[in-house]
Amino acid sequence: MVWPRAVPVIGDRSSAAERASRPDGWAFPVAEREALYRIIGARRDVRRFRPDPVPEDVLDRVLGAGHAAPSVGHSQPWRFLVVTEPGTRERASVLADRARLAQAARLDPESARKLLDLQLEGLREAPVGVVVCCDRRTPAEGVLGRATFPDADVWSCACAIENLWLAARAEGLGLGWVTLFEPADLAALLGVPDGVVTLGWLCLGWPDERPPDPGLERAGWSRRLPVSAVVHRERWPVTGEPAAPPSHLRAPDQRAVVGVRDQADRLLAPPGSLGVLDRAADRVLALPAGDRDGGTLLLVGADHPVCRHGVSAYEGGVTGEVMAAAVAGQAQGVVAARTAGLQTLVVDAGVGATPVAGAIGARPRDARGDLVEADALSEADTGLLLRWGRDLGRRAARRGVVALGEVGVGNTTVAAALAAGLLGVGAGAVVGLGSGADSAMLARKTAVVEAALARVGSGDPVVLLRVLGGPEFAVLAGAVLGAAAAGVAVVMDGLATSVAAALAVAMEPAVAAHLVAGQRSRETAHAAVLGHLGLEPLLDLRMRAGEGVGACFATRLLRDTIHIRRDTAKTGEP
Ligand SMILES: O=C(O)c1ccc[n+]([C@@H]2O[C@H](COP(=O)([O-])O)[C@@H](O)[C@H]2O)c1
Ligand SMILES: Cc1cc2nc[nH]c2cc1C
Repeated sequence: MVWPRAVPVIGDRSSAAERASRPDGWAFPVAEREALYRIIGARRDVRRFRPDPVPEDVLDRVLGAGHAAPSVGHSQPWRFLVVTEPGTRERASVLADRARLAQAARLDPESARKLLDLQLEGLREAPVGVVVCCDRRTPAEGVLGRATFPDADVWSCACAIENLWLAARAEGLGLGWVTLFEPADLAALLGVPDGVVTLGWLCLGWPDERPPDPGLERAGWSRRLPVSAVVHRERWPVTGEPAAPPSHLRAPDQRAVVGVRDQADRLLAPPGSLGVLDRAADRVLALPAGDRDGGTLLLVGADHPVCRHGVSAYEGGVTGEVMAAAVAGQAQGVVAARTAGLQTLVVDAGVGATPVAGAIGARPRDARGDLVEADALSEADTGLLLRWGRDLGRRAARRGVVALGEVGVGNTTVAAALAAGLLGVGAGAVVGLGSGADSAMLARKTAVVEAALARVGSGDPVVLLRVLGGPEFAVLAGAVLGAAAAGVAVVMDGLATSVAAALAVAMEPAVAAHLVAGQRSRETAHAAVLGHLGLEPLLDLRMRAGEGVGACFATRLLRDTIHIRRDTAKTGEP
């Protein structure tokens, strides 16, 4: 049965079906589009004005268009100072004359003459001046989008200027933008307070010239470049240096991503009502094999020579005991996997002196280092473990989603060092409690991570793995690559598995589309690593069990979400 679509009474009333059948259905009629392009093409910087007044209603429409501009985080930082008082305009003209002479003095004599010949402003003639100001007194961090681009507020004001300009042109008004001012002088003239900046002076009035082409082009000052000279495709063009090797992995194509969202829009539920779970389901279902019902916990264990520096609350031998319990189906992670309906692959990436009975072997062949004195892995082992990991990832992917787990006493120190190398932060930002460190142990961990980082000369993920990484990190990073290549989702667990996934992303960026952050663990660096990956965790329960326990809980939730999506009533057009 198809249920009638629930149409919102506010906001966007269009349906996914409508948007899919007519992707261009948002366009304006041809004549209106052509008018817009004509106005854009006919906009000119006008320097000569008639003295006739600008009617208030026309001015209001133009200012309204300015105020309709886009602004960062909808902050509307512009303020339009409208100046008609002749005395103020005269004083502004003197300021511009001064700036023009000062600029001419810095040019060679011929260019200076050219500059002085140009009619650069219509400050005295234009009946209206609009000084666009940007109120920058709101801290950038408080405005969505400005923390990362602090000048985006000023760009918003520039967008307002373009709107004013186009509206003025449509009304038949001329507008000239004058920036020949010392900003402080202009601010002082108009009483603009500290924290508010001006973007120059817009001269506005009926034009006493109707230039078909830009004035500076006519004067031979410059020419408009062809569009092809200003558009670069995909990357900034390379000169000399070879381009980065192309990635072999592909994120799901846009059709799949949009198709999943369209299906979700058809549910008899408000779009996105399952929050973080819906977002995770969206990305998983867009994968080529994202809807497989089964799943596998890939549990990888290894020992760490760094333990000799007193960085773990437990003896290294515990790792072997947990691995034996895992093979027997009794380790916490394996029980969690069973409870969640997942099969488990237990992988020995170098635990104890002899192979763990019953586990899949992926043990390094060469001597391993303690990070402080020597590299964690040989170059050959790094490559080998990554390759074995890929094969294991593909194998685990046969049933569906791959949940990651690890066991390795001492590996929160290794994970911290890798996270610091990858994120470019110091040891203090990444060292955490692990399985139960005290403050003296934390100090030793920090010193070890600092010493290890001092030995790294590169941010290359394979180099980081060799110098800092333990074997389980290499196997897990390879497994993420293999599972992603097989088209399934990968659910991360705690810090170590997330660091391995972040290394895989650094090797192949398309891996990112396959990742789901199962949980945020108690370990210090974990939040930063998930932030680096741009992922919100499904769970935040202060877990620090390792072994993939959190990944199993999350995989269960994810699968339940996908089942709910599948069975919830679908709506259609009435
Ligand atoms: O999942 C986590 O983020 C997590 C946080 C702290 C500890 N662990 C587990 O504890 C072990 C590492 O802790 P440590 O103190 O020996 O470095 C390792 O076997 C992990 O599985 C795991
Ligand atoms: C007992 C124990 C179990 C673990 N499982 C994963 N890491 C572990 C660390 C310890 C100490």
